[in-house]
Amino acid sequence: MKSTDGSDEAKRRAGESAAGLVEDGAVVGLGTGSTTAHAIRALGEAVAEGLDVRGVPTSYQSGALAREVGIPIVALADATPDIAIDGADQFAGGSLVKGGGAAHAREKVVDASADRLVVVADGTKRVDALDHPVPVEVLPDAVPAVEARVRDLGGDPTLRDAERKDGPVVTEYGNLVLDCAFGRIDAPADLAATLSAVPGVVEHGLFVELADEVHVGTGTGVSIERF
Ligand SMILES: O=C(CO)[C@H](O)[C@H](O)COP(=O)(O)O
Repeated sequence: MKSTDGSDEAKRRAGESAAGLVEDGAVVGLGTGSTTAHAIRALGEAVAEGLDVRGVPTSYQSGALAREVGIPIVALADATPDIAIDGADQFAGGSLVKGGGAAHAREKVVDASADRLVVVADGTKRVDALDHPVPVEVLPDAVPAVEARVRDLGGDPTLRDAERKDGPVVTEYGNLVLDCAFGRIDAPADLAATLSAVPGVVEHGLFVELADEVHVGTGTGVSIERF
């Protein structure tokens, strides 16, 4: 049953549960978002108590937080993550929609590089079938063509607007984001492959068969789903 507990307390429990998996000497992929931020803070506390870890950030935001809490940073080009901890906008089993923070391109590279991907979420993110709009990062010149292709595929694309500036969200790679509503996604692997093949698409937020487990926080505890 879908939980209605999307509280910060539920997110904190999930984040701390995942942070507790990180072993001494590990390289950790540091996901993006409010739930992963709890894991990063918990890791920072563990570092202060002597844990030896290095973090691979998935975004400017997660890198800045990691520095703030004292986690040494390493580039993905220089280290392979033993484990990555990342959030999700929605999950059905091990399939995820990500990209609410427009960080899904680097998130996917870091998460896919890790030996183990641990997703952290509150129970409001769990569904039987994905139906969240899929964020698609697009080369700016390609936006009209990608919008047309998404409509051909039965989707409804919306250019993501920035909240605190005029104009669209611009990703860390200088691209734009189309949030593409497809309704219920019964075959996420097929849609993921189709979107990846569209010229001008840099990366999309469907993460299929990448997650090893999801730690779901509630107001009182954490449940763990493994895949
Ligand atoms: O994919 C993401 C950023 O691109 C985030 O992990 C996702 O949006 C979940 O964030 P939150 O934990 O704040 O709900």
